[in-house]
Amino acid sequence: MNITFIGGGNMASALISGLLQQGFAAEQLQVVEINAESREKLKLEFGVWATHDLADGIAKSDVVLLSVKPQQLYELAQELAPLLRDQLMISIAAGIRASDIMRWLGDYGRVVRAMPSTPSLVRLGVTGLYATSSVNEQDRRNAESILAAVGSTLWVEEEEMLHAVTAISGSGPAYVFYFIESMQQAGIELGLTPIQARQLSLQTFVGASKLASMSDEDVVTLRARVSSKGGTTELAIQAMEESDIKCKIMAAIHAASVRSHEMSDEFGRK
Ligand SMILES: NC(=O)C1=CN([C@@H]2O[C@H](COP(=O)(O)OP(=O)(O)OC[C@H]3O[C@@H](n4cnc5c(N)ncnc54)[C@H](O)[C@@H]3O)[C@@H](O)[C@H]2O)C=CC1
Ligand SMILES: O=C(O)[C@@H]1CCC=N1
Repeated sequence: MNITFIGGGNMASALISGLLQQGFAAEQLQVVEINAESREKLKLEFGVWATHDLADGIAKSDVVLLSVKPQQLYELAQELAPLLRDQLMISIAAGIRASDIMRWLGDYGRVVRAMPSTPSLVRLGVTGLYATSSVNEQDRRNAESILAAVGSTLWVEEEEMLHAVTAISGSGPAYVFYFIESMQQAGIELGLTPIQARQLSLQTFVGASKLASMSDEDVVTLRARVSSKGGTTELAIQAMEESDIKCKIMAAIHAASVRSHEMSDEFGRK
């Protein structure tokens, strides 16, 4: 399977890196990227072929993965439409409906939407997938196998659910990094070196996630196991509850989902 990425930025790089680690050959991956510096970086870092020419870039591909920013997709689709040879199209753009992409590509049927995440770089991504009814079983399997190479996948039956996927796991790594940042900063304030604070914070996330994913117990129970009566954790959690942090985090995630809806409406008018 030959895959052409159109747009060779952050998310495409994460996917390319994961696919190469999974055993894809560099020769199976091509990139169309308008920025010369980014093209050089992709060639150096991954050994993949990168071009600015759209027609050349998709000439031998079986799958075209649309990895430009949502704001760049409409224009790209106009250019792409006359060049397509009925390849499977996978869009990772946040908030742009499959029906709009299909329309922009001139009533193109083979469109799958995917919402991956940057941990794909280390093959620990998670991707929500959605296919319209015009996508056949083989195309579904191919799309899934590409994203499964860089982490786990799940299908949503309703496209609307991709807003939730975007708000939880697409944007989610940023929330986790923010929490890690806060822990590191507190650790340094408490006298640890930056290296020590980093090691303790990161390993806490890795360990707690692994524990939660391997345990039969829910996270509320696991949290209770850390909290001794009258101890340190109880006090820290109490301080978080008093500042209503959980509600604020949930409100932030709702805001991400609202933004995703808004983007769908904005682009749907094009
Ligand atoms: N960064 C993330 O964590 C995630 C991003 N996404 C989606 O992935 C897409 C890409 O996001 P990023 O990689 O973060 O953006 P980015 O800005 O890093 O990458 C986009 C790349 O596309 C290139 N480009 C723009 N127009 C082009 C064209 N006409 N032809 C060829 N190349 C072109 C740009 O030069 C840039 O290198 C977005 O649609 C975003 O919604 C989805 C899930 C997670
Ligand atoms: O922030 C964004 O719009 C994209 C979608 C999910 C992660 N990054």
